[in-house]
Amino acid sequence: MKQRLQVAVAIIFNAEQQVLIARRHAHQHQGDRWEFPGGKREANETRFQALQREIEEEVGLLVHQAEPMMQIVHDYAELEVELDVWIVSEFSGEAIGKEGQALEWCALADLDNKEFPAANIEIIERLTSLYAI
Ligand SMILES: Nc1nc2c([nH]c(=O)n2[C@H]2C[C@H](O)[C@@H](COP(=O)(O)OP(=O)(O)OP(=O)(O)O)O2)c(=O)[nH]1
Ligand SMILES: [Mg+2]
Repeated sequence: MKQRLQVAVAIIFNAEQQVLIARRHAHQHQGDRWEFPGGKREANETRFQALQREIEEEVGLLVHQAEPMMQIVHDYAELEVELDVWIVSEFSGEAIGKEGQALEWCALADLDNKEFPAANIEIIERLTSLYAI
């Protein structure tokens, strides 16, 4: 049976209403595409703990508070993902690409010009309608 990965995904805004995106490494699944930072939940973690750990590991930010935004199940050819998307409302630190990945703070209106995995289309649509750009 196809694997289903549970993935915590963070939507993090800065004071200029830009959202944090990261470039996936070429060798990863969905390589070279942009993503919202996050990663796979481990068996012993709650969804929120997974979010906090992944964001600290990948971009060095401490997530203090976040609200669930949406869940998306997407069937890629090689695996299935369940994206557990959170809006981060309180965090501290300065974002850096701790895994050597490029990071960018991107205005919502510019997200359409970036190549994201197919599962992200719904997230971007929801963000642009929530924040009415
Ligand atoms: N983080 C993240 N993953 C996404 C997004 N959209 C999307 O389809 N995915 C997929 C790609 C991957 O198959 C999966 C996330 O896995 P990952 O590679 O980030 O997992 P991880 O951080 O735990 O990485 P690793 O330790 O296995 O290298 O979800 C997104 O916006 N953010
Ligand atoms: Mg990841």
